Amino acid sequence: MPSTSWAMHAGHGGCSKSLNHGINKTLLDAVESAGKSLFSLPVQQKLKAARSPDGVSGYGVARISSFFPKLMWSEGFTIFGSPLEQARLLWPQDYKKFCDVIEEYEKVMKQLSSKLMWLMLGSLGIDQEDIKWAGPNGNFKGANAAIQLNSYPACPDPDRAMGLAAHTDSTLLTILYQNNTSGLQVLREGIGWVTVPPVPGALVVNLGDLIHMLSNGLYQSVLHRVVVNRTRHRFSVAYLYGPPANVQISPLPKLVGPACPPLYRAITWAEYLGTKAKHFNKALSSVRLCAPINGLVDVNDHSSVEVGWR
Ligand SMILES: O=C(O)CCC(=O)C(=O)O
Ligand SMILES: [Fe+2]
Repeated sequence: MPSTSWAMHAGHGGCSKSLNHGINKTLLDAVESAGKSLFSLPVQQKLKAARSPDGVSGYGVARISSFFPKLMWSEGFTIFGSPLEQARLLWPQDYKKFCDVIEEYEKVMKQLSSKLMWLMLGSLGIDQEDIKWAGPNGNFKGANAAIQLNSYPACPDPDRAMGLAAHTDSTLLTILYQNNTSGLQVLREGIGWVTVPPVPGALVVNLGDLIHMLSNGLYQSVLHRVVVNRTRHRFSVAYLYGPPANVQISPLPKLVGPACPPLYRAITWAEYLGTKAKHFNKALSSVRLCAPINGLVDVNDHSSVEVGWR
């Protein structure tokens, strides 16, 4: 399992590799192959499971596309809740294999997310008493999550395209599996865009805006993007982990005091997604109560960061 030093590391920059995560390599391979079989279907078939304009689940362009004038060089498939309905549209006779793999992946990712949450929160002195919605066993049973499959085809002119434009995730944390083609980059303060190279069997953990709020900025969400490759196809699976629907997320009382006032107002995941849909990369700042102190700066405050592309 990842250790406390992992949690400490995650605090500095919001992105970390989790190597000894206990997830079976066979399962990671199975998810990759399930995703590839989905994206290799004829486009007319994929469109049968198209994400509706106001829906969450299904096939389509990057969810953040509406904020940009140009299309991104990628296609995605979002699964929220059971994959059954969409899978039936894609493979009317043969949907079970896909569903089984996704459901198994969801189960193990949920367990891993709960462990990672306690590693991070534990290193801040937070325990089960402090988070009622973690439930009586502290296993975050009511947590919500979506699975996002991403496909980035090889691109003849990679300098003029973007796989996925710079964004932070509206999650507590995101566990990312990437195939052996690099492309993911994270923004490092004072350094710039840094590639997170794929390591066989490793998962990447990106911290989202909700852990940023919950920790009152002690853990910062990470601005990340995906660049494309001239010759190689890239595939990734993001497990987007968040709180139960009705839970208000706000800075934990133990982490605030006269010297560190709460920086963010209380908000549910659903409300925050609405705010994100409106303000995109300014969403976190839009729920901030007062200016950061002690050098804490929202990732979204880097207003000079260019998130578009030529
Ligand atoms: O493909 C990747 O590596 C990142 C995907 C991502 O950032 C997302 O789905 O939110
Ligand atoms: Fe992301």
